[in-house]
Amino acid sequence: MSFITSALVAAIIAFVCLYAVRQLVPSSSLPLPPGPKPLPLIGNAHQAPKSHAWFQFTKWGREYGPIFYMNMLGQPLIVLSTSRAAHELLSKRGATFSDRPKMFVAQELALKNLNVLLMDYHERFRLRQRLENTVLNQGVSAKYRVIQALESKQLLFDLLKNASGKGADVHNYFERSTASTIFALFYGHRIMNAEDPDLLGATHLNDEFSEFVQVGRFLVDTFPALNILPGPMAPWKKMAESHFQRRREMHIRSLDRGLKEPGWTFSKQLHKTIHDEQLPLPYDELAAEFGTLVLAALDGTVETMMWFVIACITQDRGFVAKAQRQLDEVVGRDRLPSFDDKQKLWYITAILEEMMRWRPVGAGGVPHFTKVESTYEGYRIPAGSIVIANHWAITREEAVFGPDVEDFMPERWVAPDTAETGQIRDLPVVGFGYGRRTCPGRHFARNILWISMARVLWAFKVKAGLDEQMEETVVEALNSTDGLVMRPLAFKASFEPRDQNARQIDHRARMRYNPRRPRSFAHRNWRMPHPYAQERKLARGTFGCDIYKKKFTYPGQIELS
Ligand code: HEM
Repeated sequence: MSFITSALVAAIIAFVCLYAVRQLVPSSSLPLPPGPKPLPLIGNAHQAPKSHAWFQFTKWGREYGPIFYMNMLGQPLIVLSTSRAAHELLSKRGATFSDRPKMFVAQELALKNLNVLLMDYHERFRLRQRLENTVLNQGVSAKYRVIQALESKQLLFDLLKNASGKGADVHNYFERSTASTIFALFYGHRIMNAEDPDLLGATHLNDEFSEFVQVGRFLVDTFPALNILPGPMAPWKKMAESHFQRRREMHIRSLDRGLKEPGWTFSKQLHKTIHDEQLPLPYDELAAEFGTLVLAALDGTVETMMWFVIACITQDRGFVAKAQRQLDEVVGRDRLPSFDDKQKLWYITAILEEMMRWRPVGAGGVPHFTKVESTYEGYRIPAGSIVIANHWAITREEAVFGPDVEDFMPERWVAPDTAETGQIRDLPVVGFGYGRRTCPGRHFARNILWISMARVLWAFKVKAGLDEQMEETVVEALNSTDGLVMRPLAFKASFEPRDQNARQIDHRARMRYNPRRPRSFAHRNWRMPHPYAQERKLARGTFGCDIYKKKFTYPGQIELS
C-alpha cells in the first residue's frame, strides 16, 4: 500500500471511529437544536455554503430559530442567530464557551500556536489578555486620541490631494492612516504611504492568514492524520512554514525597532512589564503577540471605514446632510471637529453604531468552542461543538433594531433625550464579538472610527468616483470578499471639499513631511502650525507626565515636549 493510501485509510478509520463514538457516547436525553436535514455519515457537509456562509446561515436562522445545529463530517456546529442567544451562551456562560476550535493548518503549522486569536482560553491566553488590557483598556485608549486626531488630519489631506475631482480608490489612504496610528503606538514609527514595506508585509500576511482560517480550505484541518504525508503530497506544509517564517521575521524586526525608537511605545511598556514581573513570555512570543494585535487592528478598522464611504454614497437618504448640519452648528467652519465635541456630536456616534450594525465586518463571527456538553432552551449542545454567533443575522433582528434592517438608518440609535445627554440608545453591540473573547481593541477602534467619520463628513461631499467619460461609476452596497473579514470590493470614490475652509486643510492641519526624506523621522521634517499649538500642549500634558511618567515624543515628526 502506498504512503498516501495508508494515510487516507488511517484518516477514514479515524473519522468513522470518531463518528461512531459521537453517536454512542451517552449524553443528556435532550434533543439537538433543529437544523437542515443531514445525510448519514457526512451529516450536513454537502450543504455547507461554498462562500459568504453568513447569508445562508441567516436564512437558516429564520427557518430554524435562534439556535440551529449542523453536523460537518462528525463535527458539531452550533449557529446562534439572535443577540439574546449569543449573549446568554457566549457572554454569560463565558467559562464554557470561550475556547477556539482547532484549525490545524492555521494554528499548529502557520502560527505554531502563537496567535492569541486562535488560542484556547487557558493560562497562556489569559496572560496575553491581561497585558493587552494594560495598553488597550478604555481609559488608556482615550490617551491615544491625540495621535488618532493627528493621523486623521493627514487622512483629510491625502483625500483632498488624491481623491477630489474624479476620485480614486481610497483604500490606501484609510489604510495608511489607521496603520500609522497603530505602528506609531506599537513600534514608534509612522507609516508614510501605502507602499511602506511594513504595511505591505502586514496586509500580505493578513490576506494569507484569512485563507488559512477558511473552514474547509484544507482537508488536513478535518483529518490532521493527513499531515504525515510527505512534502509534495502536502502543499499546505510549505505554505504554512513560509508564512510562519516571514511572520516571525517581520514581528521580531518590528519589536527590535519599537524598543529602540525614542519615546514611549506599547513595545517598551509591555517589554518592561514582562521583565519587571518576570512573566513567562519569551521575546519571540511577545513579538508574535504584538504582530497579532497589529494585524487584527488593521483589517477591522480600515474595512469599517470603507463601508462608511459606501454608506455615504449608496445609503444617503438625508443622513449626510443631517450630520453636516450638526457639525456646522457645533464646530463651525473655522476648525476641524475634535474629540472634545463628542457629546454634542451625538449624531456622528449614531452613524458609527449604525455602521457597525449595517456592515459588521466580522459578518460570520469568529468561532468559539466548547469542550463540555451544555443545554440551552431545551436543546443539547454537545461537547466539542464549534459555536458561531452569526453577526450578520444578529444585526438584522427586527425585534431588536426595528424595521428596514437592510437600510442604513442612524436614527435607530437616537434616544428621545440624546440631544441633551449625548448618549445614544442602549441597543446590543454586535461587531466586536462576545464574552471573554470580545475584541480587546474595541475602544481604540471606536476612537479612530469616530474622529475619522466626523472629519470626513465635516470636510467633504462624498460621491461615487467618475470614469473616463466623466460618468459616475457604480458603487455596490453589498459586494464583498469572503473570509474572516468582510471587505468591500474595490470601488472609486470622490471627496470634494465642502467649501474653502475644507480646501485649506493642508494649511490648517499641515501634517507635512519632507517628501525627499519620506522614511526619515527626524522631527525637523515636520512642522506643527500655529493653530494647533493648543493640541501640542494637550498632548504634552497627556503623554509627558501623566500615565507613563515619561516624556512622550510622538514618533519622529512632532516634538510634543
Ligand atoms: C472596527 C474594528 C474592529 C472590529 C470590527 C473587530 C472585531 C473583532 C471580533 C468580532 C473579534 C472576535 C470576538 C469573538 O471571538 O467573539 C475580535 C477579536 C480580536 N480583535 Fe478586534 N476588531 C476591531 C479592531 C481591533 C483593534 C483596533 C485591535 C487591536 C488594537 C483588535 C484586536 C483583536 C484581537 C487581539 C482579537 C482576538 C481576541 C481573542 O481571541 O480573545 N481588534 N475583533
